[in-house]
Amino acid sequence: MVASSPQIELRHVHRWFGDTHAVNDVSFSVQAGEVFGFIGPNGAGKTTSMRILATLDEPSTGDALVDGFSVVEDPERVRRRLGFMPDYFGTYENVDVHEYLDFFARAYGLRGSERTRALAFVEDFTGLNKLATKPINGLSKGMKQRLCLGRTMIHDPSVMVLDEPAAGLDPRARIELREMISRLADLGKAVLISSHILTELAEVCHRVGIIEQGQLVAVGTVDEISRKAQKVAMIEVRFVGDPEPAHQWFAAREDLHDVQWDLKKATLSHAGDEATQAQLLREIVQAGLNVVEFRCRTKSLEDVFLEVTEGRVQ
Ligand SMILES: Nc1ncnc2c1ncn2[C@@H]1O[C@H](COP(=O)(O)OP(=O)(O)OP(=O)(O)O)[C@@H](O)[C@H]1O
Repeated sequence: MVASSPQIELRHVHRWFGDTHAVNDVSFSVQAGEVFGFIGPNGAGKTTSMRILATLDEPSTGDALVDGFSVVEDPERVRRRLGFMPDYFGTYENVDVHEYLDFFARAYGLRGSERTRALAFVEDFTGLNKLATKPINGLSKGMKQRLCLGRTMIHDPSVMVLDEPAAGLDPRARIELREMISRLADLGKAVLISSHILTELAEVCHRVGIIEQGQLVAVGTVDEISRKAQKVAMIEVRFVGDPEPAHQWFAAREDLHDVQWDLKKATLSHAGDEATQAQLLREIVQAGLNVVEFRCRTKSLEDVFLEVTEGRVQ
């Protein structure tokens, strides 16, 4: 990841729609070369925040900056530096892939060899070069998403904002999309990507922000958020040989709760940090029990999300 000043910065953004506080004091920043995942359930305020960044809406109060330019004071400069991919794709009759991208390249004012280069780069990046003359209404959902991404990056923006890009894609197309998003970050772009399919973001995002009822309730790496949310770890311990001594040892330990046995494997919940988990393993070994596996189950992003937003769900 390329370290530099933030390319996206939201500063205390609020957006009211009548009585609905759709975005409530949201602040975060995204650096060049960073992929930031915006996670939240339906109606949490993701699209509204992204539309404000893309200058399609204005904050009620607060500001958002793209490459240091304010969406309120300098929307024209913001538009030149930002590509926004909405969560819908319109229908287009009698237009092929190349014509579609060419239309957007012209709309962004690209001319002559500059436009030719931009089209060649984007068609190559998205793998659409082999489909250049294919009518877009005949494309698969995955190919339409590639085209939409191509359109979003045709003017070489430094910031890309992608609203639910993985929605409706099959597993293979999702993997390909993740791969393209990583390559966008490698090009030095700051990428903001939203989703409510949480697990699909874990691999591709450097950091995530969890938004709930308009408020950002947690920001950090998936691991950081997971650690904060983790009050009780699930530990699995597997033994070889006669499991009876292990059964007795665990039964005598009053501090270990909810021990479940499945033949030679014990599963238990354990309140504590990594140091106390290491201490438990030492004690098992010192007791002479034949342990062959000791595993602290890390939570899925889905579990973390549910814990972080606990009690706040509408
Ligand atoms: N133009 C509008 N007029 C009135 N209310 C709106 C408008 N746009 C959004 N809202 C409301 O603001 C809140 C946030 O909506 P938003 O679309 O930003 O959420 P979201 O997190 O993107 O959800 P989804 O995943 O369903 O797109 C919701 O309560 C929504 O009904």
